[in-house]
Order: sequence, then structure tokens, then C-alpha cells
Amino acid sequence: MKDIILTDPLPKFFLPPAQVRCELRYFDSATDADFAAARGILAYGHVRIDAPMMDRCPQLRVISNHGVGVDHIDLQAAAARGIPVGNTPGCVDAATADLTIALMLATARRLVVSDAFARSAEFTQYNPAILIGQEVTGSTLGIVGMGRIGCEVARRAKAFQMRLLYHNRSRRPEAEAEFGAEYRSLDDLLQESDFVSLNCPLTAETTGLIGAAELGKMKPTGILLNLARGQVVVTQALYEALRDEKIQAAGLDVTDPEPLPRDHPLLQLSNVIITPHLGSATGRTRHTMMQRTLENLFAGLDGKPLPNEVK
Ligand SMILES: O=CC(=O)O
Repeated sequence: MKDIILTDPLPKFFLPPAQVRCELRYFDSATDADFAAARGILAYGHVRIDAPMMDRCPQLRVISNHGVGVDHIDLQAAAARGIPVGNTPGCVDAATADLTIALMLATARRLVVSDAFARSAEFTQYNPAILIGQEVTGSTLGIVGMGRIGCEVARRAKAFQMRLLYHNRSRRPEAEAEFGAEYRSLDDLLQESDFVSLNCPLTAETTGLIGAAELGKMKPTGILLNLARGQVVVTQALYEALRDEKIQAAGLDVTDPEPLPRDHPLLQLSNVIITPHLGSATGRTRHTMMQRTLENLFAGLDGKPLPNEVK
């Protein structure tokens, strides 16, 4: 008999490998009986998985998260109920670091407004005076969160001959040795960097980490990149800093709230580029994430240790 699994609607390529041993029930249409019978939860999107949901599932053996960040899952509640939580670290790093660099280049070289200009009637001839950007090569990049993704960003930034600073909960001697990254307090990093890249997990410590005071420490030419979680940045403070040109630009793959309401003033600014939470969104990475998610799910259903358990 197949195991009943609660999940979000999954893409087509995910279905055959999941359905080998699972019957899928979608959160938004699952009945009380489905919750009562569920032996696993496959968290594909960011549905909040909290204690009341766990208590609706007395048979629950495992929660398997498609992705790295588990801030939408109440880990304490899961631990208290003896339910292991799995995630997919490692396989998302390259794609997320690629998008960090893409947003760095796109904000520095004003790609989105340039594209609009090139399509408009205003573009009548080559004009060396317009749309001047910032040079990425040789600039200083400050990485907040020198974990796996931060290290991949550093690796790519070296190809642009960037000077690297980092801030992390603890010193990372390997990153210092491999990339020549210099440790800084958050304040010093904000003051010295041309680009500040947020690549940290969302935790109690990083919620609201970048507010008005922190943005005020950045250079007026500084560019903020957020590939972490929207809640790491105080949205209103960021809006004001961009509106008042206290910083030059921001590249955001995540926002708080997410998505921003259509009438949010941040969406009116031309010095911000927003992508809809696409850090790991490449075909290859999505495929590997699927495999890792199912490995954790199936191991949990079998009562075996998860290959990647969140501790
Ligand atoms: O946001 C995506 C992830 O946490 O992997």
C-alpha cells in the first residue's frame, strides 16, 4: 500500500518518481481523513508547517522540504513530536550564487532600465553620456552569511577580481584562505562594501538585520542584494533608502511580504530589480532538489535516518 503524503501541487516531472510509493494529497483540498492518514509531508512551496498541522497528522513520520530554508517549518514542534525534517542543502548553491552575480551585474549596469530604453523611441543614437553604471570588476563585495552559497558567490566574485569581505556568525578560516575574504563586523562590512550580498538563513538573529541604521551605513553608491529571505531586510527602510537615494540600488530575489502587493511603492522605483524567488530555479538544480527531497521522504517513511536531516 502506498503512503499518503500531503504536499502542494507538484510539477509533472516530479509525479512519477513520487507516485512510485506515495499517494499525493494537496494541502488546499485535503480532507480531515487525508491529514489523519498522512505519513509524510512534502513541503514544496512555503506552506507554514506548524504544531497544529502536525497534530492533525498523528501518523506523521517525516517532513521533507524541497529547498534549503526551513523557516516556514516549526522545527521545535517537529523535534518535540520526534518527526525528522529533511532539506536539500548543497544542490542549490551554484544556481543561487549564479543569480546573486546576475543581480549584481544587472543592478550595477542598470540592465532593466537599459532594456526599456533600448526598446523606446528615445533611443535614437549611441550616446556615451547615458545610463552610466558601476564597474563590478575590482569593486568590494561584502557577503553576509559565508555558508555554502556565500562561498559560491565568493568563488564567482574572484573571477571579477573583487575584494571580498564577509560577516558570519563565526569566522570561516577556509573562506579566508581560499578566497582571501576578510572578516568584518556587520557595520564595517556595510561601510566598506560597494555591493552587500545577503546569503544568510532567516533566523531570529537575522530577522530585520538590515534596517534604516544599517542601510544608513552603506555607501551612497552601495548596492544591496538579497538572495536570503525578505524578512532579513526591513522593507519600509529599504524603500526609503532607495527612494531618497541613500543607496544606489537593490537586487532582490526575495521580499517581505512576498509577493509585494501590486500597489507597493517599492515596485514604482527604477533603482530596484526584483525577481520572484528564483535562486535555485534552473532545470538541473530543480531535478536534483526533487531527488534529494524524495530521498529524505522515503528514508523517513522507512524509519531510516534522513540523508539530509535539519539539525
Ligand atoms: O528559497 C529556497 C530555498 O530555501 O531553497
